[in-house]
Amino acid sequence: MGTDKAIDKLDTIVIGWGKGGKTLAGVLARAGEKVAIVEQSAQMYGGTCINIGCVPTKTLIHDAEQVGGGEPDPQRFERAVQRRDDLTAMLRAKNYSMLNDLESTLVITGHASFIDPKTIVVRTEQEELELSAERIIINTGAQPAIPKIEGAQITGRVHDSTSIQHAPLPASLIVVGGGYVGVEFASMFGQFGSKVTVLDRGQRALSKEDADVAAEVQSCLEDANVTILSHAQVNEISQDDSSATVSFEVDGERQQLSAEAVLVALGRTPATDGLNLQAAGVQTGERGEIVVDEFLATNVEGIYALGDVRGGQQFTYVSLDDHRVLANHLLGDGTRSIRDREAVPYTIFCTPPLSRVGLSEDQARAEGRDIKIAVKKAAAVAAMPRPKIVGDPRGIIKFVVDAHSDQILGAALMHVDSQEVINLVAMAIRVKMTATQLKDQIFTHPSSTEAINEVLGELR
Ligand SMILES: Cc1cc2nc3c(=O)[nH]c(=O)nc-3n(C[C@H](O)[C@H](O)[C@H](O)COP(=O)(O)OP(=O)(O)OC[C@H]3O[C@@H](n4cnc5c(N)ncnc54)[C@H](O)[C@@H]3O)c2cc1C
Ligand SMILES: NC(=O)c1ccc[n+]([C@@H]2O[C@H](COP(=O)([O-])OP(=O)(O)OC[C@H]3O[C@@H](n4cnc5c(N)ncnc54)[C@H](O)[C@@H]3O)[C@@H](O)[C@H]2O)c1
Repeated sequence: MGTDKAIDKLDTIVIGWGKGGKTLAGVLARAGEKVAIVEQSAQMYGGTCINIGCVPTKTLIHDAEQVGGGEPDPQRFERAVQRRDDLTAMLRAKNYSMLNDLESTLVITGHASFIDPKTIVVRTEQEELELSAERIIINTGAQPAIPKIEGAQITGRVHDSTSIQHAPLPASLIVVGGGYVGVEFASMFGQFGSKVTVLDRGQRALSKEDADVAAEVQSCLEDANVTILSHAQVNEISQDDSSATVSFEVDGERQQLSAEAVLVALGRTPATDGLNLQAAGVQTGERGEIVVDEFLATNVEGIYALGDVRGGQQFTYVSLDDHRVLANHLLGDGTRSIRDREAVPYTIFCTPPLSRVGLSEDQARAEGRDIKIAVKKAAAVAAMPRPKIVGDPRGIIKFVVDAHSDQILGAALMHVDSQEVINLVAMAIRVKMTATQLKDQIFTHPSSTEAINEVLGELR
C-alpha cells in the first residue's frame, strides 16, 4: 500500500501513525484540508497501540489468565498468539481504510525526515518523495530505550517488548526492569507457565506505589510463577546456544542468573532519531523529546508534536487527548491545553489489574496533607461478589481523602475490572465529588464498582 492518490497541494503532513496523529488527520481532512499521513512500516498502520503495544499485550494477558499457571503449554500459547495476530491484522486494515478511504487524505508508506521547516523527504520502498505543507505534525511515538549494559542488544535470546511477542514460549525468562512493560510481561508469561524473575534497581517492587499496594501486587505475581529481585543493578547480559545469562549486583554483591530468554524493559525513548530535526530547527530536550508548549506547538512556526515523542506520560489515551488539544487550537476556540488535565488514571495489567489515580497515601503525606484513608483487601469486601463470581477475589482497594474537605485525593484499586472502575473514580475527582457523595451512589449488582459503597464507609 503506498501512494495511490494524487493530491496537488497539501495543507498538513502528519509524520507517524500514532493515536493522536491519525485521529487529527481524520479531523482535519473532514474539515476540508488536504492531509498526508506518512508511516514508515505497513505493519504499523494504526501505530504502537494496536500493533505492538496495548492491544496485542492485553490480548495475550487475557488468554494467559484463562490458563492461570501450571506447566508451560506451547500449543495453547501458539493459539493465543494466533488470536492476537488475527485481531491486530483486522485492526491494522481497519485503521488503514479509515484514513485511506477519505478523499482528501494521502497515505504514504515510508520513512520521513525533514529537509527544511516546510518540507520532508519520504523514503518509500520504491522512491524518494518530497512533500511540502504549511503545517507538519510529528507523531512518531517512542522506541525501547537502549541501556548502557554490555550485551543488551536485541538479538537472539535477548528481547525487547516487540521481539518477545514473536518468540516461542520460554520455559524460563528474566525480565530486566520492573515497570509497566516488565510487570505485565512477567505476569503474562508466568501465567502461561514460564518461570519468571524480574530484576529491578528500585528499593522494592513498584516503589512508586504504597507499600501495602505493592505487597499485594508482589503476592499476586508470586502466585503467577514470578519472583521479583529489587536493588538489582544489571551490568551485563551474555548468551549462547542454550541460554542467556544476566550478571547483576544486589547491595554490592555480584550475582548471575540464566534463563531461556531475557526481556529488556527499561523505558521508552522518544522516536526522534532519523527525523533530521536540525534541518527544521526543531528543539529537543535531554531525552530526545520534542519540546512543545501547552498547545503542542514546537519552537518552529507550523510544526507541532503530540503523543510519546513530546515526552510526558506515555499512554494511548494521552496521545488521543493531545489530538483534542491540537484540534481545539487549530480549528476551535483555543481554550484547551495539556495543562488542563486532571486526575489522569492508569492501569498496570497484571492479574488482577492495578489501577491508580491521583495521590497515593505516601505522596499525600509527603505533601503534608491531613488525610483520611479507607483500605480493604478485595476478598474482605462483603458487598462485592463480582470477583468471587469470576474466581479471582485477590487484590486491595484504597482511597486517600482530604480530612477537612472530604475531597477524594487518590485511589489504588487492584481487583478484577479495576481498569473500568478507576475511570469512574477519576471522573468523581474531576467533578469535585466528595468521598461521602461517591460512597452513597447507586451502583449495579453484582459489579466490582459497588465495592466503593463499602470501602469508603471505612474512612478514618
Ligand atoms: C508493550 C507495550 C504495551 C503498552 N500498553 C499500554 C496500555 O495498555 N495502555 C496505554 O495507554 N498505553 C500502553 N502503551 C503505551 C502506548 O502504546 C503509547 O503511549 C502510544 O501508543 C503512543 O502513541 P503515539 O501517538 O505517541 O505514537 P505511536 O502509536 O507510537 O505511533 C508512532 C508511529 O510513527 C511511526 N514512525 C516513527 N518514526 C517515523 C518516521 N521517521 N517516519 C514515518 N513514520 C515513523 C512508527 O512506526 C509508529 O507507527 C504500551 C506500550 C508498549 C510498548
Ligand atoms: N498499561 C499501560 O498503560 C502500559 C503498559 C506498558 C507500557 N506502558 C508505557 O510504556 C512506558 C515504558 O514502559 P517500561 O516498563 O519500559 O518503562 P518504565 O519506565 O515504566 O519502567 C522501567 C523500569 O526499569 C527500571 N530500571 C531502569 N534502569 C534499570 C537498570 N539499569 N537495571 C534495573 N532496573 C532498571 C526502573 O526502576 C523502572 O522500574 C511506560 O512508561 C508506560 O507509559 C504503559
